[in-house]
Amino acid sequence: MHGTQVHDTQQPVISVRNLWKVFGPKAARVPGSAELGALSRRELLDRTGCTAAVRDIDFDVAAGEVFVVMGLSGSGKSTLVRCLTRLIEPTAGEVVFEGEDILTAGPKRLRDLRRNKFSMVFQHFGLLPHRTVVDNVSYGLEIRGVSKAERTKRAGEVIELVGLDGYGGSYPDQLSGGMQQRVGLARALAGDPDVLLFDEPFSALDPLIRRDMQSEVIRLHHEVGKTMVFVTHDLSEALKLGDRILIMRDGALVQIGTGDELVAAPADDYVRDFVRDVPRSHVLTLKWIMRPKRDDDPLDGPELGPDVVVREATRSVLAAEKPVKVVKDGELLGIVGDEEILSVIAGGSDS
Ligand SMILES: Nc1ncnc2c1ncn2[C@@H]1O[C@H](COP(=O)(O)OP(=O)(O)OP(=O)(O)O)[C@@H](O)[C@H]1O
Repeated sequence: MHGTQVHDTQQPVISVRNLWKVFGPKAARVPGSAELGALSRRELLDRTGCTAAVRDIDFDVAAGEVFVVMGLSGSGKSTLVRCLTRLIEPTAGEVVFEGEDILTAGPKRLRDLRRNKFSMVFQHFGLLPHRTVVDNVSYGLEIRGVSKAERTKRAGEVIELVGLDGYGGSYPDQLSGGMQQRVGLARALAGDPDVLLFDEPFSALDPLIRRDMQSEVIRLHHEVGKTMVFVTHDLSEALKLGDRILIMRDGALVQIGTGDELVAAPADDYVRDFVRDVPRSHVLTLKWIMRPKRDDDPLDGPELGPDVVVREATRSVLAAEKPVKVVKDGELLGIVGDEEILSVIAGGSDS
């Protein structure tokens, strides 16, 4: 596992420990049993009639982080994010949100948390067809008892934020799919939640619109800085959006890491398969390709940081007459010359 905390001095916003969700008869016996817990998905189903959709998962999400959950269809991604707010009731484990154990929250507290702290954006936008954009966006505020004047003002702000200025009076069926999902985003932002949860929000959109919406999420993240948990089965989406990516297979966690960690050091063949077609020079950073300094290296070449992406360093490394020094806080970490760069670009550096 290659976890990196983004803001490791702060308490995580969400902390998940030993989380299980088992569907089926007498599900609760599975997490406690070393024997049942060790069975494959198929064996467990045959023996007990149960499916372990989430198996003993641990992770932390840091404040302001975009945390992506990725895996093939059926790997347990949706179940995992739904367990975070108990839209699906976990079978065992711990979910701590801002220091509070969610699994012991009573119904009223849970309702408060869902209304005020979390917002979810789904693949199917779930807009109310007979309500205008403004009324869809402000619906959650209405339920909270916010006055009409105040919620209309807030709706106007978030509608502008997602780029739908001028469409407040439209009805959902007058908007394209991409615009409807913008309404979904605005609705999620309206209540100013601490965490936005996205479950494959753009899967139903065509590729160009999808790309726009990904950029939109990145822009919104810069503007509002919210913590985000984002489910996708699409690696390029995961790499584009995620500060860190959790990869699931058959309910279990396979690897957590930054995009460059997954590409440079996949934990197993499942992850290796996922990242196989990623252009390595777009994702790897110099720290993954540098070599140790040799005695005959001239040390008066240019300097670059270890986190510079190879693609961005290529031109300066190839143009320099001396090898490039990879330096952080004044310390020489390694050397990158033409050879190291070219082996990545040629796709040969499968280290
Ligand atoms: N209510 C349920 N009852 C029984 N099994 C379920 C239930 N919900 C999900 N599962 C099973 O749990 C496993 C994980 O499902 P989940 O929907 O979380 O996966 P996913 O990775 O989100 O897949 P997809 O990308 O297709 O939505 C699957 O095997 C699924 O069949």
